[in-house]
Amino acid sequence: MIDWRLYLVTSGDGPATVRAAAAAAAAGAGVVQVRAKHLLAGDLLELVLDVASAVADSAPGTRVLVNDRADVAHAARRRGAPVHGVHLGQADLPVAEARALLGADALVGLTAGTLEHVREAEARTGAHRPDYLGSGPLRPTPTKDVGRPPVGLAGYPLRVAATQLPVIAIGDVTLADVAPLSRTGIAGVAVVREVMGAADPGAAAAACLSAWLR
Ligand SMILES: Cc1ncc(COP(=O)(O)OP(=O)(O)O)c(N)n1
Ligand SMILES: Cc1nc(C(=O)O)sc1CCOP(=O)(O)O
Ligand SMILES: [Mg+2]
Repeated sequence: MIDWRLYLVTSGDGPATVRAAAAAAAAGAGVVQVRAKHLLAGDLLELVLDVASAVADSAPGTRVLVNDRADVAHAARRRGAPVHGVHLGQADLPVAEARALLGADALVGLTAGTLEHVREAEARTGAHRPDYLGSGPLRPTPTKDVGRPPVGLAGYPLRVAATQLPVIAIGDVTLADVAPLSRTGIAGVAVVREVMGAADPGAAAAACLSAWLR
């Protein structure tokens, strides 16, 4: 059973990133996605290996995913690292191809920012069907130029109603947003800055989890 309520998406690389991911996992983040768009595959693999090892040491139940790169997730798994899958964007490798590479036990997420994306994902079956949807942005975020209109708080109940899949809200999610978002039916919130930008990432993660209302 995956605890989706707090889903950390990392930023940066190096020891501070690894420590922040481990601290958030120890505080209860159920998923950690390693996102490092600035790294080429070899360096990304090293980061994924370091994060997966540190997260497994501090919170063995936390799932570790790789952003975009099913090939890197596969390489990490081949080395025996506790890496559980990949988060794919709409233009990344298809979900079924990622499953073919990673195996039937892999966790595969898909970005579904619009209601149309959510409906299209919900219609999928078998290996084409993702395990969860990342849907955003809640608001425009300085972390990334998403290029889609904001979902807004009012947009999440519509997305939740359109799918049986767990919906994860992302994009400028702050501690103050967690309580209202938790009432929309979403399964979890994904954050970068709220945890990675905090002086104490473990405390920031714990605060996000405490703010959940159900
Ligand atoms: C949980 C979650 N949801 C959405 C995204 C965005 O993924 P994508 O559209 O592929 O954009 P990049 O993160 O690759 O810039 C995500 N990473 N995680
Ligand atoms: C990686 C990413 N994807 C988004 C989307 O809406 O698809 S928003 C986002 C960045 C989220 O960072 P922060 O928590 O710092 O706002
Ligand atoms: Mg992507």
